[in-house]
Amino acid sequence: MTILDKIITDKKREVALKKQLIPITQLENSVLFGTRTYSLSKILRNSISGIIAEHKRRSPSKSVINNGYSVEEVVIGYQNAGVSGISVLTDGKYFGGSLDDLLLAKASVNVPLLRKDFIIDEYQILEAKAHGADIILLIAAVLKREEIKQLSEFAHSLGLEVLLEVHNREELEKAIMPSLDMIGVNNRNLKTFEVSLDFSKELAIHIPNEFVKVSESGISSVEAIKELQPFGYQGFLIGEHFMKTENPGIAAKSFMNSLLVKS
Ligand SMILES: O=P(O)(O)OC[C@@H](O)[C@@H](O)c1c[nH]c2ccccc12
Repeated sequence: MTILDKIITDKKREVALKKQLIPITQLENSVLFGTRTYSLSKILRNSISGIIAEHKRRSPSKSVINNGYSVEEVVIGYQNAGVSGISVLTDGKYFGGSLDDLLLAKASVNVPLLRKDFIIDEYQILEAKAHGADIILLIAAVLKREEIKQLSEFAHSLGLEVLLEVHNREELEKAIMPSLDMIGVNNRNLKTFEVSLDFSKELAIHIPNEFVKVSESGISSVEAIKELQPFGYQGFLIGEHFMKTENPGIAAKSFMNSLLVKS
């Protein structure tokens, strides 16, 4: 059993339990349900940097990354750095995140927010909306084509955008459909944790132009972004490189400054 299989088994149990305690009507009654969302895909299309900075306390591959900062401090720092969007990990067991982190981020900044979790059920998309998300992540490795279609159409019906994550050509071909907004190539294999930017470079040509291309994980230098841009990437999801520093917001700011100097 891979770590990804374990995460999904736990997630199914977690969602089933939460459904018993928090009815959908309660999520739909959230004040945030009525608010409009930001379009990350539009911002990325018009941005010259395209950084999506992630709030990530720990991960199965690296254990603790940063426990010292509150989510508000981190996301305000990211916003001040001028990032295009912010990803908030909401998985508790493996990443130390929560839906409260998303809610606090929503209350603190006004940039597009991605709910980063393992979404397998419409219920989690309602949760995402009720806690201030603008975008959801769907991971092709753990979903069937019909599920991707159902979940992405449901997200759109709530005004949320969809970032579809793939890691290889089979996943991409299985998942491609009009109800997606952005395609993210994960440079980290979630089953083996191997990381290489070559995954983004090799898949780029197979991603149709109507989707904004995002490169995810293992990005730790401005040079990496300069290498990926010629392949058509307009979004760059960065977690650890910022979160492992003393002050993630300051780290993002100096990264953005050197990126803009070199643009
Ligand atoms: O910390 P990194 O290597 O910069 O990676 C960020 C992000 O891409 C990574 O956290 C991620 C990509 N896809 C995921 C799916 C679930 C959880 C986490 C992820």
